[in-house]
Amino acid sequence: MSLSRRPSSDVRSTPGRFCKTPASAYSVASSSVSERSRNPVVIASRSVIRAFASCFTPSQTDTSSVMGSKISGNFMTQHGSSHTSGRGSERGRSSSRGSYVHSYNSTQDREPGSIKFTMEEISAATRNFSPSLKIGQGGFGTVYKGRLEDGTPVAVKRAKRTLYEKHLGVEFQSEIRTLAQVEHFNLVRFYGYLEQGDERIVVVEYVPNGTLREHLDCMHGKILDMAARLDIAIDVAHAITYLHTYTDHPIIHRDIKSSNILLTDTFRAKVADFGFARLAADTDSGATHVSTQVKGTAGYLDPEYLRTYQLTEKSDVYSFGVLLVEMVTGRRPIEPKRELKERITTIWAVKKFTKGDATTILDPRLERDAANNLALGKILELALQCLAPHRQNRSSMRRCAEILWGIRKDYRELFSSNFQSLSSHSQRSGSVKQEEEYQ
Ligand SMILES: Nc1ncnc2c1ncn2[C@@H]1O[C@H](COP(=O)(O)OP(=O)(O)OP(=O)(O)O)[C@@H](O)[C@H]1O
Repeated sequence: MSLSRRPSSDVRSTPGRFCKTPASAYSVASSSVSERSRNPVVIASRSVIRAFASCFTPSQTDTSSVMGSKISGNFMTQHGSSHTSGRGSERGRSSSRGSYVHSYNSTQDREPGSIKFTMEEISAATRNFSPSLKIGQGGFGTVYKGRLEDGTPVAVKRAKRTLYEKHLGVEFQSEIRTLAQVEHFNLVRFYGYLEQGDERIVVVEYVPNGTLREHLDCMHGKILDMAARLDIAIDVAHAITYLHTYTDHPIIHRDIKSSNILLTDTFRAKVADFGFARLAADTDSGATHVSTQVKGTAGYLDPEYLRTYQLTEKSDVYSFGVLLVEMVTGRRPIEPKRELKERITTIWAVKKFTKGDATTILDPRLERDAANNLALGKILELALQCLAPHRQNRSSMRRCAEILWGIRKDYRELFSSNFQSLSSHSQRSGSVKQEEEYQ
């Protein structure tokens, strides 16, 4: 599916309009208290804060125990059955690695393009799971960098055995089913898997430039500027839009977070980790997916899903809202070492935004210039919509992408006009200097 359409006409973009007043957010600051209390942004942000706080009360006092932790609790199904079925992965389909239908038991039998790998192939690719090739460790297990026989670099994800014994079986099948269906530039590509005895291994595209979280932490040396952050946010929005509008049946990712966004050498984003993904319920027929297990990562979880166990695409939209706040502030969704009122980043950011104090929450690594302030205000405004307590008030993922296109356009125009005036100013002062030197 291509998402190369132009932004829709209702995307607000008036280049330079926010030059003096960086974003509509700031109009909140200048208004009176009574005006403020009627302001839709203020009303929306108050309900965001209330909803988040009420669904997250334990973390206010003991956030350290949940920071970044995966949530995967068992809950009773309230009504209806879970929709876990979908198009099976056994179905033949073609990919750039070829067509695959059958499973093969040995390297010799395996046709190029089969999604089933043998242990011989995986051992060869990872030099027998050499510790020197280990690149990560996650909830699922250990991740190795490998190379297939044809030279393709791959990431090999080997499940923890203990996990598999307990409940990984379903999750593994879920990841395979989902991965085998999707193909989009902004999603980590699935090459194949192995399921043999108590081994569960997934082979996916290797994405070489670390995670978004690592880059926000400056672990790779270079600060991600606002332009790069906007491009990444748009890539992620495209990936999730693709999943949500997937032919036949929408797919809900369920674990959108900065450590699941991998970056290429050119800073294009690829969304990874489909371990929790679910096929969404058939919304046309009015059915909703009722989850038997609430899954996701603390800090990113939709409070309405936590309360009702009803899973829809809008839970991903909520997590995307948290991600947007993370991208402009540089802070993790939960910061246990900070003073209480700053521990939950979205609550802190939304409060500041509502008070017209948004510029103070900009990632201190970014310059406080007009273009960054403009993007900050508009991104926070979008984040606020994504974080709406009730899913019907959240934008669709497609709409988020469209709004981000508009923000990027405005940002670029303001950035280049500032750049031009700066360079003409330095040219002018350069020629004055030259004239002075000639005199
Ligand atoms: N496709 C990939 N290409 C390159 N590196 C990867 C890839 N997949 C994972 N990694 C690396 O391995 C690490 C662990 O990934 P994994 O998806 O198993 O866990 P996680 O998302 O960090 O944590 P959790 O499973 O708890 O959500 C990542 O942080 C990343 O550094």
